[in-house]
Amino acid sequence: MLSSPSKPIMSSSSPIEIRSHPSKGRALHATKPFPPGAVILPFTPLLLLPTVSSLTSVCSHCLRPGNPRLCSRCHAAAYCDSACQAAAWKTLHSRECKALTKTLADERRRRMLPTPTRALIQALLWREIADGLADLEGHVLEKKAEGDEWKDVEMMAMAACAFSGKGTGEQDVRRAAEMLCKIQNNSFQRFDPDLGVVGLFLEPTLAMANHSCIPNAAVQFIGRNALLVAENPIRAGDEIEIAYTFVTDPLPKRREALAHYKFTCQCLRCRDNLNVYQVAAISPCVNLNSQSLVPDVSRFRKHPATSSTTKQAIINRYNDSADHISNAWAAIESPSERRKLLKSEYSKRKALAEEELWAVTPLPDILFRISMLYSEEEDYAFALAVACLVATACDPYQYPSPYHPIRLVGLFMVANLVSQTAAATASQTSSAVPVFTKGTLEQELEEKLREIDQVSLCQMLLIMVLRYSPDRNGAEIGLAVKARELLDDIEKLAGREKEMSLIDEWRRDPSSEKSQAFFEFAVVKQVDALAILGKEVLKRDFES
Ligand SMILES: C[S@@+](CC[C@H](N)C(=O)[O-])C[C@H]1O[C@@H](n2cnc3c(N)ncnc32)[C@H](O)[C@@H]1O
Repeated sequence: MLSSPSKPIMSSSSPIEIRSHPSKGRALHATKPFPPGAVILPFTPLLLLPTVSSLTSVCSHCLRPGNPRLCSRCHAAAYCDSACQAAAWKTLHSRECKALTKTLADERRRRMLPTPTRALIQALLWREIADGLADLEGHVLEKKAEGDEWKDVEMMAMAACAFSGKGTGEQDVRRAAEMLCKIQNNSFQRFDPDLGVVGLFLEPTLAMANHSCIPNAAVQFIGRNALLVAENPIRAGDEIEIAYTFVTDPLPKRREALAHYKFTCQCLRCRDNLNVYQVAAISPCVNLNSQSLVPDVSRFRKHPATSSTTKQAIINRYNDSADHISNAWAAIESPSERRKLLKSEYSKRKALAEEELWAVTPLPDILFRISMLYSEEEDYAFALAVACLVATACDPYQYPSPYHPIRLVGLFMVANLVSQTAAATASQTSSAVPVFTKGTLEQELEEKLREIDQVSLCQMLLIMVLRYSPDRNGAEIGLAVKARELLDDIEKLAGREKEMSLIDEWRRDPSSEKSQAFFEFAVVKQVDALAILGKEVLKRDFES
């Protein structure tokens, strides 16, 4: 394990500093306190590129999704507009374009270069990138000792040396292989909420953040930049830790994922093999939920799975990574095949559902996809009921901080679906004919939705998304931009003076007694009622 001295690379006014750590090499520390949701620091990338599978769906410079146009020379980079193309040309693409057209005649092969090889080509062509990588940990010796892993590294290094037009001598390849190890050990997957992983991001100071399965910070992306955002309260001097892998995966899966980084995590979740409810119960963020969809914070502290050995045994038996589900989902497109997959996966975890252990991975992933499937089928009421279950019974326990980006995605998903069901309810109200057969789940949901002031519910959920989104002096994460647009549309609706006045009062002072009672009635009670119907939907359509 690495043990280099701390390095004073930042000014005394920096909110973070790098210190040496007895067992983790170097570590990132806060020099002042940060409340949850606060942006600790934004970071501009040293290295940023799309993954090979996203090359034609995101801009190679800003990584914005769309229909970017391929570079007319190499056809191996694509840009959303001439400004991005010009910026990329100046900073990097001029050399890359020239090298790729010279060394690889087939433009399709240029576009198929694996992401790490492509990243390495950029590092070989630009001194600034190579210099930025110089001090990073790559665990080169450990990787060399593992024959197969090292062979892959060497092959990619050899390809990058050849395609960059640089030397392919033994020393060149060795240097490139070491750089590749550093890239692999220190880069982030650049995530897009709609498309998933779209790129690779590396910044040397941000790369100093170590891992914990109970992290106090998370990385979010805005365009080319990354934001380090506090998730739990951070005190001056605290180490800032992020998660390198899915923290709700079972311990063996987390160990397997972290093995690539050559360390064994010693956090409390790993040491005592705590389940998701036990971690939530001790989270310093629990009290922040008093104005969330789960305001009764005793539900976190006293969840039965924190003490019941029967429930713990069921969790141990059924907790599994969701990887195989996302891979299978990505490989099929037909809704009927997807439904079949989800039905089979849900049925396998029936024991978790029966014990109300909704937050145990992979159940939340299955429910999220079931809601998406209903949404694709334009069955917005069913999609909403299941999304409410995710937002109240899965997300809060998996991510006890209401500022967590996945909590925000869940809230926005509910708000978005309510905007759809509100429109449907309005059109049904104007027609005298009942839409669904009496006594069916469809009718029960329709009646519930008629009882709810869906416009106010949607508006309040969107206000919550914005309240919990990181504040970036105007630059907002994509989700916040979408939430604001939808909110603006709602606030233009006429004839809602009484509702607007109550909502404004709640927005100004959410903790007053009157506001809390209003929030409880207009939001919490309604979302809970829909979540109960969500369980019925699952029982009827997905239990076999
Ligand atoms: C992205 S770097 C983080 C910065 C690193 N500590 C350094 O000094 O360069 C990842 C490496 O940090 C170390 N590391 C990260 N989290 C750790 C943890 N929880 N325990 C031990 N080592 C850790 C491992 O060596 C890992 O490969």
